[in-house]
Amino acid sequence: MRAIKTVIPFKPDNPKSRLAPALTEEERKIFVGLSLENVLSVLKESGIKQVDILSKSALDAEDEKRLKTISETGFEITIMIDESDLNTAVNAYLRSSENPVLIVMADLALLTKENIEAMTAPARNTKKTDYIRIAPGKDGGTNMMFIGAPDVFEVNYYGESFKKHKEEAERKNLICEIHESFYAAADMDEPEDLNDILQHGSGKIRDFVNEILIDND
Ligand SMILES: Nc1nc2c(ncn2[C@@H]2O[C@H](COP(=O)(O)OP(=O)(O)OP(=O)(O)O)[C@@H](O)[C@H]2O)c(=O)[nH]1
Ligand SMILES: C[C@H](OP(=O)(O)O)C(=O)O
Repeated sequence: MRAIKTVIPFKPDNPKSRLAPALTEEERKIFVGLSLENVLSVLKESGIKQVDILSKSALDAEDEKRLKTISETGFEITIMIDESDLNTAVNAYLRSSENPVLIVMADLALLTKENIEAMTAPARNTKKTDYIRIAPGKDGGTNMMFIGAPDVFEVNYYGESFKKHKEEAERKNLICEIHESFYAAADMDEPEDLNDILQHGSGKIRDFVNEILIDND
């Protein structure tokens, strides 16, 4: 059950440009590295054994070090580089997958083990492949998808991607379930989103945001 093919799209270079009013480029780089580490820890805690990081470019030494600390304890992380845009890279990944795929964005700083368990629970319908489960982002995007039929489903991120993904499910005759959760919906796009980390987050990423926001006061 836990041998679920899981992928995290990741863009390490000049990440999170919409956070530029609050964080310098260097701070944004650390922020996404900590956020990725947090997402990986949650996946590990929920029993997922192997994760592919689908990265737009090579990871730097600091990010590599963070991943090494997590993967050393029997949790396998594979880094795959694809320089194309997000949609092209994820669709190519899906085309090469035979089994259901869980896609988790790297900026889910409040993600919980319960979110992953709910996303990957067995489909309620009889067939294993004709379904998709979506966790929407708070602003109309898509934060996670569990795709039973990766060979037929095409992702189309950006803009109102949650709506587009529901329409794609309908076009492909897939049963679409929605995972509604404050924690899964909380992607970190705009400076005000960082307050959610202070209120609801924990660990290294909370300490980091706390330090930055206090320094900037
Ligand atoms: N592989 C890959 N991942 C991407 C790409 N663009 C974004 N991502 C990842 O997809 C997820 C959601 O992306 P966004 O929230 O738009 O992140 P971003 O592009 O760093 O942020 P903005 O510059 O503010 O749009 C995050 O996990 C990113 O790291 C890309 O071109 N290729
Ligand atoms: C990738 C994109 O992310 P957002 O811009 O909504 O954070 C989306 O969810 O479609």
